[in-house]
Amino acid sequence: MTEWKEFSVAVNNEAKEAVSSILMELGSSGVSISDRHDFLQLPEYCEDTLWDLDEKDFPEDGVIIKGYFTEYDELDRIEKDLTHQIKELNNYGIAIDHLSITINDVKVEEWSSAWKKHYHPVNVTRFLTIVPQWETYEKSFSDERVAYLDPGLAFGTGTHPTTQLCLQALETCVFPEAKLFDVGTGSGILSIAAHLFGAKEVHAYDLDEVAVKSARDNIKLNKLEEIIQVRANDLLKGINAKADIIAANILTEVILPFIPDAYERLEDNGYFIASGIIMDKKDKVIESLLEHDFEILQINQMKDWVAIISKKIKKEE
Ligand SMILES: C[S@@+](CC[C@H](N)C(=O)[O-])C[C@H]1O[C@@H](n2cnc3c(N)ncnc32)[C@H](O)[C@@H]1O
Repeated sequence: MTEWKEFSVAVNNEAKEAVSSILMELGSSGVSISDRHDFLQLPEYCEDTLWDLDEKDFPEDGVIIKGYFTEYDELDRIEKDLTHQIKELNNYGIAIDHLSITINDVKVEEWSSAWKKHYHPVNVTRFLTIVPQWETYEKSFSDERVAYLDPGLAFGTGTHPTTQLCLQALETCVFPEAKLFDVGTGSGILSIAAHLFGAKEVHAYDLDEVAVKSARDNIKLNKLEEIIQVRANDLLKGINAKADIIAANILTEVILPFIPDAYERLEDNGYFIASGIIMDKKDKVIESLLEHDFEILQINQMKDWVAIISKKIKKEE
């Protein structure tokens, strides 16, 4: 199950917007601001709402800004960059005083509702918009594809750079009638998007039972149970069928040993989309893909993350 880390930054009021932007730029999946002024202005009906607000969470001086990251993010680097960039604000005319940063594990049951406050429709690629289950949304252009999502406890709100890179790659590679394997499906977002881009048959796998349930729920939400099959599985172990496209947004340590299997499970000229690769490990993955008869088609980067689109070249008989 994906673990979440909450970075809490206590800082003076003047820095509130700038610190929120820094957290988002570092890849936070959402930002919340605890400002006593806002708390005191809350209308009475808020007492009955889902949000259990506690006055002690709203400091007398300054604000607390919270950002959310996952175990897939480089937490040490984020903490270092966050501290450095906040201190740098002094040079831009935003005086920083009483800065403190704390990092806490977020209990998964808290996370499943906490992030909902910060999650709204996002247009993640040229054609794809992800809409939270609880929002109503009108298409803003005729060929827009809309995926409804309630990621709950699984990874994949669609906004993490590794997911966005995969979604962009799918928009490029999926052709009508394609068959796709989504390895490490999380919330099921890549499978749903693949179908919206034209795939006719999709198989989604995840090692984590929570992800399998979340993907099933989301697939049902999008009424795609006939098209997308989900099951618990370790990578593609024990799967004998072949696909036109394999997408895997998993860490490099898992991608590397998976490359020979991905080759075997692809049709000739099939595409392998590998994401979740941190910049420093890009060359290792490229080297291994080339060694295993893949042709590199695209290397795409977002923040410190890389996704590689490669194509299976048929081995000489
Ligand atoms: C970074 S998340 C990606 C989720 C989603 N596909 C996305 O792009 O947002 C990686 C997922 O891979 C799953 N995973 C990790 N190792 C796996 C393995 N050996 N076999 C199948 N799934 C695995 C995790 O449980 C997690 O749900």
